[in-house]
Amino acid sequence: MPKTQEFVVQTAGEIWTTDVVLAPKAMAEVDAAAIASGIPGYDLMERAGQAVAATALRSFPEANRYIVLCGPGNNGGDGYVAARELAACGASAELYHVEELDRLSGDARTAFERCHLPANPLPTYQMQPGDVIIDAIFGAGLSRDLPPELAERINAITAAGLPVLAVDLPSGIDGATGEMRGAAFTASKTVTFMAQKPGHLLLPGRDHCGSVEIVDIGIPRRMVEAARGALKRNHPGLWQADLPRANLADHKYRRGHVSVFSGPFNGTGACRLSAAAAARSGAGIVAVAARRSAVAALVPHLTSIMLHSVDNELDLAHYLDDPRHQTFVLGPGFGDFAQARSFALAIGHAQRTLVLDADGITAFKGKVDELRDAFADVTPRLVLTPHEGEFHRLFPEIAAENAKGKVEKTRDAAGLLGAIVVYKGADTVIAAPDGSAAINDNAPPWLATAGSGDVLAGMIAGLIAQRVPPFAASCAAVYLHGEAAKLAGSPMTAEDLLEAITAAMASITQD
Ligand SMILES: NC(=O)C1=CN([C@@H]2O[C@H](COP(=O)(O)OP(=O)(O)OC[C@H]3O[C@@H](n4cnc5c(N)ncnc54)[C@H](O)[C@@H]3O)[C@@H](O)[C@H]2O)[C@@H](O)CC1
Ligand SMILES: Nc1ncnc2c1ncn2[C@@H]1O[C@H](COP(=O)(O)OP(=O)(O)O)[C@@H](O)[C@H]1O
Ligand SMILES: [K+]
Repeated sequence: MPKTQEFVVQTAGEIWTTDVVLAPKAMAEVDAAAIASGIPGYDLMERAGQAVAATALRSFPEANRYIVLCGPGNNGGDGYVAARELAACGASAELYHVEELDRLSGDARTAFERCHLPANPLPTYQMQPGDVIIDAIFGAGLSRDLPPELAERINAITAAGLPVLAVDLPSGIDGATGEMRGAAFTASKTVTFMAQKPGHLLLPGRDHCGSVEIVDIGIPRRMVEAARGALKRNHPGLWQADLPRANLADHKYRRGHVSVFSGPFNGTGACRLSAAAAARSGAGIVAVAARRSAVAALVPHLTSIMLHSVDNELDLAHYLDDPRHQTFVLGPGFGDFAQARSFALAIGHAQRTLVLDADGITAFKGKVDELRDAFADVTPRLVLTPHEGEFHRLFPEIAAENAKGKVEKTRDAAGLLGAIVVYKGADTVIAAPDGSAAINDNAPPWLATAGSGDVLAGMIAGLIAQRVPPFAASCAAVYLHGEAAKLAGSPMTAEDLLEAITAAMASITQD
């Protein structure tokens, strides 16, 4: 006997914050589990539709008409409920359907039948200034590209600049990957239910969502939590407790040592950015390890950062004899691919931890196995920070899997390499070999400036040197990098970004 009363929580419309990210399939399983526990599916739809109507009234009070576009599934069902509620509030609500109405079934049919408003085929809709579009065409159930005539219609509405409120997801955005399926609405606001989907956070989806409200429609939160996989939205709650705390008993070595390899004489800027970022992230000692030919170029530029001459594999072996030299950055401006490989492999075989960036990544094109074997360990000791081009270079097969989104691709790469992979971009994804993954969404667009990746590599190493576990260190560094860029403002140089790290860290540790 279902215990309906026990489970139905009257929280329709409550907006809440959660870091849970559920793929559409997992969300459908949560919906199904809630229904199986005794919560009528139609009640969920009612609360979803009511929340959409409430947001429409609150966010677009100036609307002349709410134009509710309904698809053939449950997303359309939410639209019928929203239209009914809007009309009941005295607003002008007009309904348009994209498929034959006789295709409606289940809860969506019930919602349509209880709506009692006329519904017309979408092609009959005439746009007018003052219209606000409520997009309830497709949500989590989008499974293929939009039909061309619907794509055209969506593009025409976008071109007219009418405001769009999306139900669950802007139609045309794949909730699992954030990819666009032929065309997609660009919403000013999206109302989603119980948890964000990857498509709200990954690009281009995130750009199409506007601001996202997560509404509690009465599925017990413990069910949502239970479905929480290893994917999260990156935020301080994930790693704040792992950040180092200042301790009077510390001395500089206890606060961690980072070594950054320099490039050649005419390429020392990138390593200096990484080194300064490691120091600003709190590492106790930072050193630049440079080929003899580059030392003269570095001397005038380094003060608190130390300088060592490491010319070849033998020098590196001596350098690795010192047990304090535990954490390394290799790649920014490095240049010599053969030496990048031999140095990285030596660091791996010496059981040290490495952040491999830029040229260090490219150097292992076609040689991923060597890298994996050198760092094979129970806990990852390697962090890779590829941008899109570097990811394609190192993992061409994974990159070519078009059905997979950025989260799955990053996870696959992390699993293949046994490393933390930080797949950079405006929607950086961080993944670990155990499947843990986080999507970062706080990076402002002006972070795309020369040298900002070098700063990130240094920040990751700086935190790892202070004993922050590599996955947490990578998530924290990516987030703090975004916060620092926001504090630095636009336009920003990588030097400005460096300056802002201290304030970004302070803002987190004071929370
Ligand atoms: N109990 C539940 O499952 C709840 C679901 N809710 C809503 O239901 C939505 C998911 O409902 P559905 O699973 O029915 O999925 P949708 O309503 O998103 O779409 C499914 C329908 O669209 C068709 N379709 C998919 N891609 C298409 C394409 N490119 N071109 C043409 N037709 C296409 C499918 O064949 C199917 O008929 C959520 O996004 C949410 O809005 C909410 O009502 C809350 C409760
Ligand atoms: N459009 C964007 N919006 C926000 N952040 C971005 C964007 N494009 C790139 N980034 C971030 O900027 C940094 C650039 O790194 P990278 O490509 O390695 O540059 P560089 O080699 O010049 O240092 C990464 O942290 C990346 O995530
Ligand atoms: K939608």
